[in-house]
Amino acid sequence: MTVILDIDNLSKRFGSIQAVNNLSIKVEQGSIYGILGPNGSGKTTTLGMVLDVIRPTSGSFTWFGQAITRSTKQRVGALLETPNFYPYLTARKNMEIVAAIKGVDNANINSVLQLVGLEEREHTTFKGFSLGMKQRLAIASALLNNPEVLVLDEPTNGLDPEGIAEIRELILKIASEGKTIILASHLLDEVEKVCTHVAVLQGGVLRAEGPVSTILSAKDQIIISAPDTARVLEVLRQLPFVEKFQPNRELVHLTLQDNFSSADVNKAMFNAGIVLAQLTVRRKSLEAQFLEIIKKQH
Ligand SMILES: Nc1ncnc2c1ncn2[C@@H]1O[C@H](COP(=O)(O)OP(=O)(O)OP(=O)(O)O)[C@@H](O)[C@H]1O
Repeated sequence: MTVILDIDNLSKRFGSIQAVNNLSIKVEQGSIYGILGPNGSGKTTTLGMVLDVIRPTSGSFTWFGQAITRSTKQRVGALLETPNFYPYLTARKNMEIVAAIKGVDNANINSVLQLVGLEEREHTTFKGFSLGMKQRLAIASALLNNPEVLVLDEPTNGLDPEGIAEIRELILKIASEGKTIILASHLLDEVEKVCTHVAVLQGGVLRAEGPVSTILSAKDQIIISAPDTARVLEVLRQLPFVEKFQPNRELVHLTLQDNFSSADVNKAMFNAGIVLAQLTVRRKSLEAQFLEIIKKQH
């Protein structure tokens, strides 16, 4: 796999605040890479550094295997905050201004407006747009010079549920056209729905990183009980596929290794002469998993 962005031990300190602390991540081509973390965890600072608007205190990064230059910058489209479009000019006129600044042909305007679903509204003035439309126009402007990578900071902030759904669909559509997307978000749900990979940041420190399916995958929690809890615990200790177990009053909570299910627990207990009084499977919420990742490292 080709690495598009390679961040190596990047740190940023603002006075006494360590905003980003020795961050190392690799973003592969074609991925939708989420940087997930609560407010103040260093997401925007990280994006600012790799976009060359914040100077790192230490560490380094490369885009496409090279140090950042004018030409590598042209291959990256970014939206750190909603750009200042002219409120009384139409969407098309605003795009023409961006095209002139970026030195790209006006011919690209049609295709980006179509991509973000605003081709029918090209003659509407910017001030007449909903927040969601404004955000889509901003994404269109970041795509005008056909960059290979799109960087977005909190792309659905402030939008209503419909606007959020539209932006999420748009991100998936842009990715399906072969672009790599890097997005910062404090919303676990957003990262889980949209991203292929995730880095979890807390206090500027990387807490977890990898494919969304492994980092945020919800592991089933199995809850069992039987009249003789001590005997249940004894059997659980012998079972190689039990990952963890924790007695909680008359109940025992356990998680299993991959590819094993509650049926295997039931069978093993039965074979040991134990008839379970209760066996329930509780899917752990992603929210709980996220909080656990953050808590684990304290
Ligand atoms: N220019 C600055 N001067 C001083 N401190 C800063 C500056 N920019 C960011 N910080 C601090 O660095 C830390 C990380 O901030 P950052 O904006 O990167 O976090 P974030 O994860 O993007 O959060 P948010 O979602 O709230 O923007 C915070 O404690 C913030 O107050």
